[in-house]
Parts: sequence; C-alpha cells; structure tokens
Amino acid sequence: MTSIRVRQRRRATEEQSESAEQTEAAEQILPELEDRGWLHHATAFSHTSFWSVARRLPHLVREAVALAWSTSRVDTVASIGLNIAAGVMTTFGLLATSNVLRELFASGPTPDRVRAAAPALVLAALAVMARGGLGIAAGWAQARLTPLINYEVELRMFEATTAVDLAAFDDAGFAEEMDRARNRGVTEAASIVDDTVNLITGVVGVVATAAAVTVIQPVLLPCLLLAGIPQAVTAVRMARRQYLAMLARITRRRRMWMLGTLMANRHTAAEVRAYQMRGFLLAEYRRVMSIEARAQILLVRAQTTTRVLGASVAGLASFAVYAVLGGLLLGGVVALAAAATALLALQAAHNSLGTAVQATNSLYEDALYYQDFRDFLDRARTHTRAVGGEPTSGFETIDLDEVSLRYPDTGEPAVDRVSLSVRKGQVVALVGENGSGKTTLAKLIAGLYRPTSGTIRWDGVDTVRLDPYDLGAQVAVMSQDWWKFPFTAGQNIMVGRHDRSAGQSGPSMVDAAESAAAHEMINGLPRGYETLLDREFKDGHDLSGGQWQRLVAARGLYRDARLLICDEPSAALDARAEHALFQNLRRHPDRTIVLITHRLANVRHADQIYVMKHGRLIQQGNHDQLMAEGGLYRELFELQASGYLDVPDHDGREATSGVVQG
Ligand SMILES: Nc1ncnc2c1ncn2[C@@H]1O[C@H](COP(=O)(O)OP(=O)(O)OP(=O)(O)O)[C@@H](O)[C@H]1O
Repeated sequence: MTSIRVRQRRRATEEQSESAEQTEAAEQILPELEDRGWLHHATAFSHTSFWSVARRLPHLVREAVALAWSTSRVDTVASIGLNIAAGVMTTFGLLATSNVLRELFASGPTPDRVRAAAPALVLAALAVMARGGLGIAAGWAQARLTPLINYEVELRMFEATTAVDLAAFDDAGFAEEMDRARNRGVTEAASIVDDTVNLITGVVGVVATAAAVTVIQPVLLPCLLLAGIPQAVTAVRMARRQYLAMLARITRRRRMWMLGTLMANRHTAAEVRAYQMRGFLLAEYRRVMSIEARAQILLVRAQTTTRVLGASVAGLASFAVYAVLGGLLLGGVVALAAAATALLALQAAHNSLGTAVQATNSLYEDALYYQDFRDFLDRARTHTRAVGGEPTSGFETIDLDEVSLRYPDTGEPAVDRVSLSVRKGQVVALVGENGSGKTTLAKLIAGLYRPTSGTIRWDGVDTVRLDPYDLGAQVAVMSQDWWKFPFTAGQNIMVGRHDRSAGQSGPSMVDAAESAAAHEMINGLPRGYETLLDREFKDGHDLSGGQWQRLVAARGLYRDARLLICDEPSAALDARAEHALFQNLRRHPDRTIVLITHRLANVRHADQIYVMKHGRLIQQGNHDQLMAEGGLYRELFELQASGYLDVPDHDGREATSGVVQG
C-alpha cells in the first residue's frame, strides 16, 4: 500500500514538474500564440461603431425580411402581420381600460358606475384575449422560419466554400474568416430574422401604447421616451463590447479548438501516445485557456460596470417620470382616470420598449456576426472563378510559358519561371528533392492553381479563357495528401466521377478497382464495396495506408480523364501493388500522365523527365539523356540504385520495379 502511495505521489510530483517545464517551454517556443487576431481584423472595426450600425439598421431589417421572404412567404407575412394586429389590439385594450376607469371614477352610485363600465370592460377583455391569441400565432410562424433559414444559409455557405479557388485556402485570413462565418455568422442569420420580428413587435407595441396615450393625454408622451433611453444605450454598449472582445479572442479560440481536436480525435490518438505528447498538449491548452479566461473575466467586469451605470440612470429616469406624472396630477393637467391609465400604458410601453431595445440590441450584435457571413460570401466571390468561357474537351499540347507561383506571405516562389510542354499521350515525370516545387507545378498544370505570372495554354488558348468546369473535367489528380473520405468503399471510387451519365464512357467501378489492385482488398471487407470506411460510425471499417492509397488510385482511374496527375501514387504501396498500378498507368494514346515520384526506377521509361530544384527547372530529357548528361538526376538515381546493387534478384537480373511502360 505504502509503496503504491509513494509511487502515486512521485508520479503526481513528476507530472507537476513536467507540466511546469512544458508550460515554460511552450511559452518560449510558440510565439505564434501572441494575440494576432487584431491584425487579421484591422478592417473589421470599420463596421463596429454605433452609428455605422445604426445607419445600417434599415438595410439590415430589409435584408432580414428578404431572407425570410425567400425562405417562406407565408410565415414571413404571418410573423409580421399577426404582430401588427396584436399591436392594434393593445391600443384598443388601453382605450377600453381608460373608459372603464373613467366610468368607475365618475360620480354616482357604485352599481350604476359598474354597469356603465361593463361594455368597456368586455371590450378590454376581448382585446387582451385577441392580443394573446395573435401573439401566439405570430410566435408559431416565427418559430417555423428558424430551421428553414438555418438550412438555407448553411447551404449558401457551403456553396461558397466549395466554389472558391484552392489558392484561397493558403490565405490565413480567408481560413479565419471562414471559421468566423461558420461558427457564428451562419447561426445568426435566423437570429436576425427573429430579432427583426421582435423589433417590429416591440415598435408596434410602443406605437400602439403611444397612440393610446396620445388619445388619453398627449402631455404624457415624452415620459414614454425618457423612460426608454438609458435601457437602449446600455444594451447597445454591451453588445459592442462583446463583439470587440470576440474579435480580439478569435485567434486564441481557434488555437484552443485545434488543440482540443488533437487531444480528442481518433486520427491523432496513436501519435499523441507514441510521442507522449499528452503533457505538452495539456500545458499548451492550459496556457491559452488561462489567457482566454482572463480576457473573458475582463469582459464580464466591463459589462457589469456598464450594466450598473445603465441601471442607475434608468432608475433615475423612472423616478423623474413618476415625478412628472405626480406634478401633472397635482396641477390638474390630467384627470385621475387618465393618470391611472397612463400608469398602465407606461408599464405596457416599458415592456414593449424593452422588447424593442432587446431586439435592437440583439440585432445589432447578431448583425455584426451575420456581417461576417456576408463579408465571407463577398470575399469568397473574389476567390471564385467566373463560370463560362471557351469550352474544351481535351488537348493536343499543354504549354507552360515562364510560369511562376508564389504562395501568399512567402518569400521565394515555389515555382519559378518554368517553361515546358506536355503532349497528349505522353508520360511526363517531375523529379527533384523535397520542397523543390513538383507538387505545386503539378497543381498548376492541373489548373488547381493559377500562376502568379506566366501563362498556361491548352492548344494555344490561355487557360484563363477556358471554361473552368470543362477544364477540370479533363483532369484527374491522385494527390499525395489524400483525404480518407468517410464514405463506403464504392462511393470512395465513384466520387471520382459521380456525375457520369449512363452513356458516358469510362471504366466501371470494379474495373477501376482492379486496375489499382484494390478489387480483392475491397471484396475482403465485411460488406465489400458497401463497407463504410470510417470507424467513427457504426459498422465502420478502416484501411491501412497502402489500402487507402489503392482506393485513391482506383478513384483517379475511374475518373478516366485526359490528364492524369499522379503525385507519389505508390508511396504507400507494397511491391506487388505498385507493379500492378504502374502496369495500368502505361501509355495510352488519349491520356497524358504527369508522374511525381521519388522512386526513380518508376520514371525510367517516361517520355520526358523534368528535374526541379528550388522551384526552377534545371534539367530535362529522357532517362538515358539525363544519365549521360550527369547532374542532379544521375546523382539521385545512382544514390537510390546503390541501395539495390548488393541485392540481385533471384534470377540474377538487374533489379527494377514496375515502371511506366510503353
Ligand atoms: N500551401 C502552401 N503554402 C505555402 N507554401 C507552400 C504550400 N505548399 C507548398 N509550399 C512550399 O512550396 C515549396 C514547394 O512545395 P511542393 O510541395 O511543391 O514541393 P515538392 O517538390 O512537391 O516536395 P515533396 O517532394 O516533399 O513532396 C516548399 O518550400 C513548400 O514549403
């Protein structure tokens, strides 16, 4: 027992010192944790001042109504119309109440006064009932709108995120805006409609009460306004503070979210354990969390101060209103019945004003978030290629002329003034050391990136002028960093050309899987092609890295495109699967292959090999020419071949792997 306790104590002490050390280390090595949110949002502050939002209020209301209208006309009309009708009932109710009080405060025997007040009493009761019923019906229509709007806006969001150019995702600002738009912007769309309907309800209530008060005694009207001002100012100030704090905190929150994902994720679980990263990650999380908690506490303190000030001023204003009313009563300006109704009206107005102020406040705050969503859509539009352009159904030659690409916020171009030609039916290889720009160049050829300078032409036509959809349809990319799509095995292949029509040519799903040495493997799965490939779902299954890569190859082949980009297509494949894949990637008159691989045996028979270094093309030719020429290609090839020299194959022949053959 004692030894267990000693061990536990020792472990706790070790954990503490470990965590303290790691916190210290994390503070030293992670300068990116500095709060840089302000930098990305320098422009966002232009739309957070009170007046800029106030000016936009009518526009926001219009936008909210338009959004609701486009989602459900009936519910929009019902939400607004029924609330207005409820407001009219409020006026009727107050006027009827005023009549009741006037009759009751009149002189004469009590039974006569009660009898005289009875019709007005019935009217007042009916008005109250009607107002209640209309309010409930309006609430129902309003509640029906919410889910419809949510789906509509989410759809707009994903229409934008899937349409933008790949390059947009290399821009940190874009990713951050997308997060903001997704996290709050989308959800606030339904809220701004809700807020708008509530605002209309509140305003109608105030107008209805004001109308009743004007009829009863116009002198009391300014009292209504006086009572509401402090309430409104406080609410608006608090909303703005909250939003500004949110902007300042967003970088930290993203960091926390990312750390949280690393710590609670099946995909990272093995590495986190293998490298014993737990302490490091927890210390990191604790560090960001403590900064975040401090920021939240500061916000709450500032908001409480604002609230205390607002409540004090509101108390004084109420006192002033009652004093004015008392003075008017004593001065004989208003009658007792009118004063009593005015008190009821003030109470009703206070409630309606409360609703309107609260709704304006929420609208103000939600609109700031919703604006993020709108800003994101605008920004996404600038990253989206225009639809249309010259149609294309293939190419004889693709020419790159002095093509460069520099990623955002980077010093050196990843691809630097590269000129080359790729002809239909050729097998072209891109070779070079890590980071030399092969993948970037392949993505340029595939049209996934647009060059920052230089031109890419398909049969002499600048690709900028070609229809991007048509162009994309001619290209298949077996990417180096593929994603494990959580679909069935069959769907994982079919998404390669999910829109293939019945009459369209191309290999069947099984043919594609066979060509990529994936068919047997898929058949061995519990439900064959129907097996769901995600362990996070019931009956889900996972594959090994090499099995996944076979599936990725099958998807690329199923796409049956004119231009096939293979970026390290066999990095995870065993020798047999690699051989089978390269047998199927053999030369085809209608298909051009751009192959990137570090296994140089696979490029020996390529028609043209381009050697890259630091983004530049430094050598080109076929294998024999490049070997004869000497230089980087020969150096890399010989280095790799030397690994096999002492291991002749069992027939004593020269060792080669499955290569792209003619
Ligand atoms: N999305 C990106 N944003 C910024 N820089 C990038 C991005 N992708 C790649 N780079 C940089 O561009 C350069 C070329 O990268 P690329 O992936 O094209 O090289 P590669 O030759 O394919 O490397 P490897 O053999 O390791 O796959 C590298 O310096 C890399 O750090």
